[in-house]
Amino acid sequence: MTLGHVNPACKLDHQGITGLGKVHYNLIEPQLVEAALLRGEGTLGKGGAFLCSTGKFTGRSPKDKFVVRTASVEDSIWWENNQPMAPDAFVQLKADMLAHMQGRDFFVQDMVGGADPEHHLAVRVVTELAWHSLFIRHMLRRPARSALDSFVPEWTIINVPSFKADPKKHGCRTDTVIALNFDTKEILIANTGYAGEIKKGVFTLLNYILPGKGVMAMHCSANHAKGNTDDTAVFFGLSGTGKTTLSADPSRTLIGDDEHGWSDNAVFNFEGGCYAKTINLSAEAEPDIYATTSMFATVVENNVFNPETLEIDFDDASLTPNGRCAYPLEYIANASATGIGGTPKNVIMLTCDAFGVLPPISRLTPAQAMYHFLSGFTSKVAGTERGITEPQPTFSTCFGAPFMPRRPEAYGKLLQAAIARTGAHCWLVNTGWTGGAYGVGKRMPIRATRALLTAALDGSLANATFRRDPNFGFDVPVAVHDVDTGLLDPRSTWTSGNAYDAQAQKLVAMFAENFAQYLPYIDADVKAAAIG
Ligand SMILES: Nc1ncnc2c1ncn2[C@@H]1O[C@H](COP(=O)(O)OP(=O)(O)OP(=O)(O)O)[C@@H](O)[C@H]1O
Ligand SMILES: O=C([O-])CC(=O)C(=O)O
Ligand SMILES: [Mn+2]
Repeated sequence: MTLGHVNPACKLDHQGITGLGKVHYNLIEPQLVEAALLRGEGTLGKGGAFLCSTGKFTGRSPKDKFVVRTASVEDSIWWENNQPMAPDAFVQLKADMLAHMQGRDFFVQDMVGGADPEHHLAVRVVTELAWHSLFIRHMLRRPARSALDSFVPEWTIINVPSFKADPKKHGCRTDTVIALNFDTKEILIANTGYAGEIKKGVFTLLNYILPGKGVMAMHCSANHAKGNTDDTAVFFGLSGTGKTTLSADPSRTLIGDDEHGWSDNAVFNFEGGCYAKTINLSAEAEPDIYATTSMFATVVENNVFNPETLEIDFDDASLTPNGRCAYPLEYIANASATGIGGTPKNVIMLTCDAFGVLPPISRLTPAQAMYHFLSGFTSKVAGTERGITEPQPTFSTCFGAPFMPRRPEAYGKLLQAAIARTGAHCWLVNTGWTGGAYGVGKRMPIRATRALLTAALDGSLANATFRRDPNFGFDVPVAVHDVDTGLLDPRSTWTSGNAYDAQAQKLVAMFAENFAQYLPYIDADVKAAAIG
């Protein structure tokens, strides 16, 4: 039975997906909330938010993600970072998944990845859970209703949390699998309820496709000055570094919080919604994001709430420290209607340094920016990936290695050219620890980070006095309006300067050891910017 609205020439049957129970096509938000509630998938929260939990999987499973190794992608995939799956294992996985899907009801959303019509991708997302359909409807870009009549999916994602894969038959590692096939243009996801897996699947595709067209694909948030799309900023950063938090800035227009492309003339969002971390979320520090958690149909994932009052306790991390809320961009008052800005004036690289060594803001030369982009240093914070329970230093190249199907140099060269073309100013911002390492110091106050970013973006920081950092070689401002001067020099925030120096040297050595792998591929100026 077909329910909802779909291109009559492009139903699941036409794709060879037959024998399902009821198939709901392109239901809209109230219908999806109703369906999810009727199916017992969650609870209606305050303001009509949808509260749910995902069970065992409360973060991504990068070790269970595979790319099907076929001739067409053999030479372009970075196989050291992407686990291969044999084509026949994928065929078997799909056949067994389809057999499991027989007679079960499914939800289909026909969506677009990419706000720029020149570079977008038509994606069909087929989910077992109604709330996953709601999630991806928030997160990707919704085509006009009338456009659905002629919608032809280029890629199809099938997500079946109740299906368990078999490593012996399906070439995977466990009973959880995320398998990307660039030949058949399919992604199969099994045995995980974590919704972020779906959106990061689309991101991985675009990270493959766009660089092939000369467009830089970035794990970053983006905003622009109010009324001036030419004053655009992008904020690179691995999970938990503050992309979502810092891009939602009431004084600027939000383009997007996580995934963007940088073409010859624009920065464009891949998505139509945001996926914010909710741990310790407060109305004071993050009013816009907080407000979305009681708006109609916002998906509030893995947060503890009082069943009687429906009050959510954002300080309770007992389900996971990776609680999230997913909402459409328009729930943020000052979001861009187009999802497109001009090419960046400022490139910010966010790092969450749990060693408490890096200054809260540093100015980077283009060569230093390339060095830090390839290094991708941060501390993984608890929760977003399985098995991470406290901050753990990591070098995740391009600030997003788990989503990069191509070699780091492919992205590095595109970014280097884009920065050279636009003359964008580059900054490294530490949103991690100050006053000592994790366990001793504290997390950088959000208001200090915001004040530093305001000064960088309005141009006033360029006029500050800078000192050259002896460990990292970049320039650090000595005083900034509205920011405690002591905070700017991390050494002075430690109780022992000697202990700081020792920790800084250790970090420099870690950078140097990690960067050795890129030395054969990079230009002399980036080599000269290398530290240690
Ligand atoms: N100085 C700071 N700057 C930014 N965020 C901070 C700061 N101090 C604490 N935080 C907290 O760190 C978290 C940053 O998470 P955020 O959702 O912005 O990360 P993200 O980079 O968007 O990650 P993801 O890619 O996983 O979505 C939030 O919970 C925020 O409240
Ligand atoms: O992908 C997720 O689960 C959330 C996210 O944005 C990230 O980890 O970068
Ligand atoms: Mn985010």
